[in-house]
Amino acid sequence: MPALEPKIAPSILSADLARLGEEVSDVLASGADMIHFDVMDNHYVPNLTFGAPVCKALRDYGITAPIDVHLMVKPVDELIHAFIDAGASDITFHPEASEHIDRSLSLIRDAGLRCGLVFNPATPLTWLDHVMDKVDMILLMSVNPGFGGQSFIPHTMEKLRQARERIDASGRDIRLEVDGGVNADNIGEIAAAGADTFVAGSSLFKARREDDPHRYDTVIGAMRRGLGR
Ligand SMILES: O=C(CO)[C@H](O)[C@H](O)COP(=O)(O)O
Repeated sequence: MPALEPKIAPSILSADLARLGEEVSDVLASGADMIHFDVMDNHYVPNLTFGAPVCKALRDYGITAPIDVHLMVKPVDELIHAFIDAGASDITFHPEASEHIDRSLSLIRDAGLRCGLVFNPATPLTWLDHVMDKVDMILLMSVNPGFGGQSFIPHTMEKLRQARERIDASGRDIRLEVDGGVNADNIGEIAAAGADTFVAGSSLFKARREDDPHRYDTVIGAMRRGLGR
């Protein structure tokens, strides 16, 4: 079972991008722990989002919470440098998109950031075999990457259990993050399978409070109750 405090990480993919700074401030004020920042390049995935200047703009706006950058790009190293300079806190990338996984991880760690690998639903965990001592987090995609609003793929539950076993065997405090189709109804089951960090995009951002459009505390509260908190 996860030993680390659970964290809720809203994916800004589903935020109102015309009011991004405000949206990020609002979810953090409503109880989110960090921000999940989805970078898509229309090459590794068939969609295009935002890059390092937007991350820097959030820092300049005054956001001090961790910004967890998920690179869905190929190649990865140049953008790693850009996001280090832009104020990212964590950077994860897909191992099959990196020419040299060990080097890409080292670029992130040597800059003092947390680093990790991301696994698509059909990407095997064996990519971890020789870098388990170098990752601070493992991100399991529970949808195929590229779009928000998809349904959680059920076989991710078994993969989460396998990833949890690997983490426990390593004896290290590696975070196990899950991304795609997470909501207040399934978060408890996902946590029981071993996850401790929960990315939520559409289920969170669509649940603005009707009486106060700047508050997301109802849905974040429901997620925490789902986690037994
Ligand atoms: O990485 C992603 C897509 O590639 C998104 O972070 C993920 O899908 C979250 O969105 P939702 O909670 O709406 O499923």
